[in-house]
Amino acid sequence: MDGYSVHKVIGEGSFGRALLVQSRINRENYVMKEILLPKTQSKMANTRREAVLLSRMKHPSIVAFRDSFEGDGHLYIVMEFCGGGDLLQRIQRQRNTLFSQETILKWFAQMCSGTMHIHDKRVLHRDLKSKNIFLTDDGTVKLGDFGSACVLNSAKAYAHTYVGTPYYVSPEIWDSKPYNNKSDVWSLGCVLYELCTLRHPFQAPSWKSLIMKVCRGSYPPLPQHLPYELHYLVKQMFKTNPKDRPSLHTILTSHRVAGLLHRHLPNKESERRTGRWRREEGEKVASLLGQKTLITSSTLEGLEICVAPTEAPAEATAESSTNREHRGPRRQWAPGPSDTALQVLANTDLLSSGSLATTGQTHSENRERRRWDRSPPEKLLRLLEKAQLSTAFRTYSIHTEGEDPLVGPLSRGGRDDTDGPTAGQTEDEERLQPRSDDEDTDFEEDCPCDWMEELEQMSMDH
Ligand SMILES: Nc1ncnc2c1ncn2[C@@H]1O[C@H](COP(=O)(O)OP(=O)(O)OP(=O)(O)O)[C@@H](O)[C@H]1O
Repeated sequence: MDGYSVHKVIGEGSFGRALLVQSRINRENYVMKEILLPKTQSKMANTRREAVLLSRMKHPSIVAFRDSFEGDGHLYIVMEFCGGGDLLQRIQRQRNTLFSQETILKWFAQMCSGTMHIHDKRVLHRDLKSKNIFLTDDGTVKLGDFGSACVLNSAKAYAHTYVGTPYYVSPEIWDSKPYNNKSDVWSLGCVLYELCTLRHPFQAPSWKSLIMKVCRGSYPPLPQHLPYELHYLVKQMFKTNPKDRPSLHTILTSHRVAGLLHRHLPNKESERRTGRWRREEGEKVASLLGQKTLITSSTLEGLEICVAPTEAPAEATAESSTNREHRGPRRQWAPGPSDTALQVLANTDLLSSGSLATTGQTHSENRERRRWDRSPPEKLLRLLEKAQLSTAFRTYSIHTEGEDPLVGPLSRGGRDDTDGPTAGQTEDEERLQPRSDDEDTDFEEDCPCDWMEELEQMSMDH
């Protein structure tokens, strides 16, 4: 604390205060989060997690970590100050003037690149929203607030408690399904929609209507003047089945919108993301190709075409299939509705009008899609009614099991407990079906990150 002088309090969050401070060493301004440390060891480890995770995220589109320390029962996290404030404030300042297409694409490309960096490190942000995305003085966006983030590994990837902001959480959360990378994609879709329209995609007069709209993925269309690629992307990001949503990797490489986004990415990254070969790689491959005969074979699924040299291909093809085997069975979304609170459902007026029939939610072959033709259970709605809908923009722990589904910032013991029981693992027969981004859904445990162990060790040390 000695190294900083406090200018002012810039805000109060659920965790404590955010202060604008100046370093006594370099005279730069920073934000210092002051977080009250909980008494129990496990909760303390959770609180420290934000500092550890942020310190690991070094990326131009993520708020930079500078320092962290503890004193007087508080944890202090010092990070880059973003002078442009948060994106929510920026959107509100627009009033009715829409952002230009270039601005939308630039900011969205930066968000995607930051989120992909997080996902590459097998971390989920879990509270992506315009309020947690910041603008620098030069108009660059940066993801911040890792207070809800979690690290995925096999034991911890699936939890029965989630954190999130009701207006931004994906159908699977209300549906009591595991949270994964595609749930962050949904939230990012909400932010993209806000950038395009200055409105939230799922505005609703009641909790019931909010949950129904989210779970059916029904939102007013984007303005006509926006390019087809953005319309298409939003539609994809709001697919109710997470497997059908594109991953960040897909959005930045092979999605139709990738071409519009990539010119807004830093050069190096853009090259990598669009899969363009670098010269040296090209030369290596070209010389290999020059020496070998090409064979072309299509895989059984008809999804991949392997073009490979005669010697290398056998290895390459064998490797890719054994890799899959080594990865073991994929976790599966239980077919059909779960027996959780949200699915103790009864037909309601909302849908008796038959509107579902026009929502285009059809069963594809061999594939049971969840249908939101029912309403949330009375119990959940009763509990939610106690909370004002206006609070749905705040970060909550969402318990999809138990008595109290929304544990808000002021609730007792409200901090997230990420590490729920591990979901059972079963073979997923759908994984090779075309049209879904299944391959990019979930994180699997075939390449454990060394720093996760370090993180766990740090938690135990404290
Ligand atoms: N790096 C930053 N640069 C500039 N302003 C920031 C930064 N981090 C946070 N703020 C601002 O500080 C205030 C407090 O933010 P913080 O994220 O700590 O809590 P919150 O988002 O308001 O609440 P909660 O964490 O409960 O959702 C907000 O107004 C936010 O815009």
